[in-house]
Amino acid sequence: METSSSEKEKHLAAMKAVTYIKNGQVIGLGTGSTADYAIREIGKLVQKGLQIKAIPTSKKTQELAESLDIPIIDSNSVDYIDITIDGADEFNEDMVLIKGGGGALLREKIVASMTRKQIIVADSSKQVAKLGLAFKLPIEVIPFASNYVMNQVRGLGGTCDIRHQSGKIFVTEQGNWILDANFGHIKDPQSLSHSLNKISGLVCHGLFIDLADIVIIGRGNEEETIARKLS
Ligand SMILES: O=C(CO)[C@H](O)[C@H](O)COP(=O)(O)O
Repeated sequence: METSSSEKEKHLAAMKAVTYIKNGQVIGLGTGSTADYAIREIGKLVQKGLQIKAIPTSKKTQELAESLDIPIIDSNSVDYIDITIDGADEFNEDMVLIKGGGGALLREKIVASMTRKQIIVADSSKQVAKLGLAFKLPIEVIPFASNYVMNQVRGLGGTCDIRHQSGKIFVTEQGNWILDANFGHIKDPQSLSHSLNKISGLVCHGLFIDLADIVIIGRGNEEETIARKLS
């Protein structure tokens, strides 16, 4: 499975994140290759008797969890989630994230909002001094509104492309489209988030602000933990 140093770092971060899980908890399962390492480890613990219930953030994650016999529950059956383990495409020193590379940002943001302890797992390449330079900001839009939203994004200083996959427009699990927006260096994520949230037809954007409680970074042969608040 591990083919490169970044895979090793993802694995190390995921293994550490899983140690936070306690018996009886409701666990949010993120989407992406780093979250997958954690899900596989949770599967092993479930086999050994750990009792948890899980809420997946995508069909792919749900399929992986089901294949490992991790019990799945409906997001509407609980008022909160104890711990979620998810990846990120970028994060900065303030633990502001860019997510949505895998297109699951809407469910990921809902699950993060419901979560008491959001743990982000990442390889060291995801840590950036300047958000938005290496990775474009994913924006989920209702297809009907895509041109309008693109014009509004231009008004905010960004440019964007409709995400394609295998030559076709990428359609999210909610039936929406993703715009990958380039704002250059996002100096003021709060202000940009606030402006984007006001655009009609924009369902969700990939800036996750004040949602991560812990970031675990794989770095070489070790992992490093950054915590936002005591718990
Ligand atoms: O936001 C995400 C999916 O929408 C992922 O968490 C993000 O893309 C990181 O993925 P990976 O762990 O494969 O690098």
